[in-house]
Amino acid sequence: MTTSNTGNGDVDPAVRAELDRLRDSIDNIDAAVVHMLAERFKCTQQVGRLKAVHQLPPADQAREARQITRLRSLAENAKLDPAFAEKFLNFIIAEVIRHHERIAEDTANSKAAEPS
Ligand SMILES: O=C(O)C(=O)C[C@]1(C(=O)O)C=C[C@@H](O)C=C1
Repeated sequence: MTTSNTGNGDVDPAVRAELDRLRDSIDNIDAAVVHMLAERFKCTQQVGRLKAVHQLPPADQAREARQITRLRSLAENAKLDPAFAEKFLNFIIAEVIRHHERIAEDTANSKAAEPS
């Protein structure tokens, strides 16, 4: 079996260069994901406040079903596992719903504390 590992802890310089190049791209992609998620959460915080003020429920399952259908299809076209895409969206939405619930609670508490 051929190996690029010299056995003394050194890695073939060509392999090291390729690994570093790929890791640079991974770091850029991870940074983009973080920035995109931050923007998404800025939007959902506004949705949370709008829902709280107008007493709308934190979760909207019909909307979620549409998002999942759309994301699964985008994932398939992009050759990404659609089950993973669905799990990832559900993970994010669960966090958003927790934020919405907190905003609704805070809004209700500050209304209750208003002088009549
Ligand atoms: O669109 C909404 O109503 C939202 O509150 C946003 C969002 C989302 O994160 O995409 C979160 C919760 C809802 O169940 C559906 C979607």
